[in-house]
Amino acid sequence: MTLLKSVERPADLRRFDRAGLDLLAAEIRQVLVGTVCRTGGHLGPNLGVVELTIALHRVFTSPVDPIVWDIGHQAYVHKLLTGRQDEFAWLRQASGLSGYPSRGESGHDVMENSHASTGLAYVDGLARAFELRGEQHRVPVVVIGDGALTGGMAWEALNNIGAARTRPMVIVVNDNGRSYAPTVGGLAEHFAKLRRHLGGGSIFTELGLDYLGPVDGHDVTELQDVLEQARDLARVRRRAVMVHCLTVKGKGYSYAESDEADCMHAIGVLDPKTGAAAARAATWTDVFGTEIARLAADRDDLVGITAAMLRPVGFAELAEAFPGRVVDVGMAEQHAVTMAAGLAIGGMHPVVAVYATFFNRAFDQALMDVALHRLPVTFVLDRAGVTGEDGPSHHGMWDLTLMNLIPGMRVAAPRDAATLRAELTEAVNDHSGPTALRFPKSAIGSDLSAVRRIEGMDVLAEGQHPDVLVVSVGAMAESCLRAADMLAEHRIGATVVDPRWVLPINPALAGLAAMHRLVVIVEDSNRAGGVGTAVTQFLRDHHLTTPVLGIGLPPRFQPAGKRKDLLAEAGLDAAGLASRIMSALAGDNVMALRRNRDAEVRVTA
Ligand SMILES: Cc1ncc(C[n+]2csc(CCOP(=O)(O)OP(=O)(O)O)c2C)c(N)n1
Ligand SMILES: CC(=O)[C@@H](O)[C@H](O)COP(=O)(O)O
Ligand SMILES: [Mg+2]
Repeated sequence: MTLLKSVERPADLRRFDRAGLDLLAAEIRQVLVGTVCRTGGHLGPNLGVVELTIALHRVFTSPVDPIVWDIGHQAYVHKLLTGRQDEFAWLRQASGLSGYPSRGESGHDVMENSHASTGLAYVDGLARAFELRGEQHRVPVVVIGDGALTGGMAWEALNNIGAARTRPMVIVVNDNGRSYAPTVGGLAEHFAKLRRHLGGGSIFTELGLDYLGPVDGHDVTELQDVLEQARDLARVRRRAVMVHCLTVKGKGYSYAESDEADCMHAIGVLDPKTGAAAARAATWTDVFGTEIARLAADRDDLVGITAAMLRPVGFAELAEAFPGRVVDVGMAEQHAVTMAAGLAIGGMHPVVAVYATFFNRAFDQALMDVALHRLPVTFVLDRAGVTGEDGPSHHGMWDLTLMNLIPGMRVAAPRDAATLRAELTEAVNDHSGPTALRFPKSAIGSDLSAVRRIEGMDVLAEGQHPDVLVVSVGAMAESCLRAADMLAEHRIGATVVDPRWVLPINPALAGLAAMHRLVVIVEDSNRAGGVGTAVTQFLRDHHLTTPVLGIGLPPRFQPAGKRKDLLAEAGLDAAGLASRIMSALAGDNVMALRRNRDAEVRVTA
């Protein structure tokens, strides 16, 4: 039996001596590398918290003392130590273990998370609940990275926690000096000083917390001593104690430790022996990255803004060519957007590139700080639509609904590389107000040419008869075209149109809709409130009675899985679309169509 196998629950960890703990840590690292190189996932962050997770589970009694993992991408070791070893092989697979804490999986998981900087608020709430319920022996714990600590929510929580004098809690800062890239900003500099024991106290002491550290996050004995001290101090003094823990991202796997870009923060499948990733096709992000760098060469006013994800959102080329024109604000989407508003007022054209799911964070800033002032800020929403293995929180399925609510916001959804380049150019050339582009997480296919353009909209295919108008949003074009071919086999004619700029609705759509018997809008976003809703309202407002069918993601959290499979499950593949359209036309409608057509054939013959 391996050492790890003997740990069925956290209490089993208490049997180990120091030598045993070191062997256990080595075994856990082997499992992490072996599994994550096969499934993909957050390798570097988890390799860095092996000893920390072991020590936490030896010192605290989870789940009586709940352990909250901010973001939660570093909770794999916690999963291995809390009864989930057998399922670990199915990490991030459809119906397998989630890549984040999951209440459905274990009572040791406090919440489902993954959007950063929420952990301190959760433990503030937990500590208040324990106080109100008279369960004051319970000490909630939160582990938060130096990156997540740059997010505004963390500081709102610290402001509350610092003033609390009756509630114990332990805050572990997992300081590896990196978010993806090295963490930036004044806080990062403060941590660097604390790391080197350079003068002055910690800012956290000034805020009312007790501060212990820095402690070596890979020395399990030292860690355990400090965590015990923190737990006891928190209990006795009834307040928050912060433990500053120093770790190395990617620890123990040389390829991760030496990966300058991001210490193998989030990997795809790779060969564990060589650390080499499988060859991959060009992605939408790649095309954006090259194009924005090209545009910036001719435009001094273009400035890229990223919330701690410079490479993942495609700003590497831009940063290399014009280092002064990419701003990393830390994990602070709200600040990114309002700061962009300031840049725009100051005469620049900011390009804020974030994953679509993280745009949720900055909705109010986009609405009130950018759109209300009609500022020329371009939002680039990567990972829009179904993303895949990261699961419910990471599908970019709310952006179109949110964008639809913002007056004056123009949204483009490119269908291929050529339209991505063209629409990005149009967006940054629009000085009249905010613009946005959305595209998915996937390889980018071949360009899909248009048959003709009608008032700014590309007609991609025209059937023999104008039965169905298929309004394709962005990357859905390929499936829409294949669905049109399938419909043609059933003598149903489909016109497939790519509006290019999907919001607000192009008025020319009314004319096209009037010529067809059914309008179908296809979007890989939440059906509720997105382009389908906007088209429906637009047609009704213009007294058009053509029936409308909106096909999108149902308004519920989508599970983890492969993008292709999840799209098919939602009926957003070609076969699903063709079948939904035929059902909508079924009954008297489709029969009438066929009868009319047969009659036409007989008359002309
Ligand atoms: C609100 C939000 N923005 C961006 C991200 C994407 N993201 C995930 S992990 C990460 C870096 C995390 O750094 P840190 O908290 O220091 O954890 P580490 O990976 O270094 O352990 C980022 C930017 C996110 N999860 N949530
Ligand atoms: C935790 C988090 O939010 C990111 O690390 C995310 O998982 C990365 O996703 P991609 O792999 O799509 O870049
Ligand atoms: Mg970090």
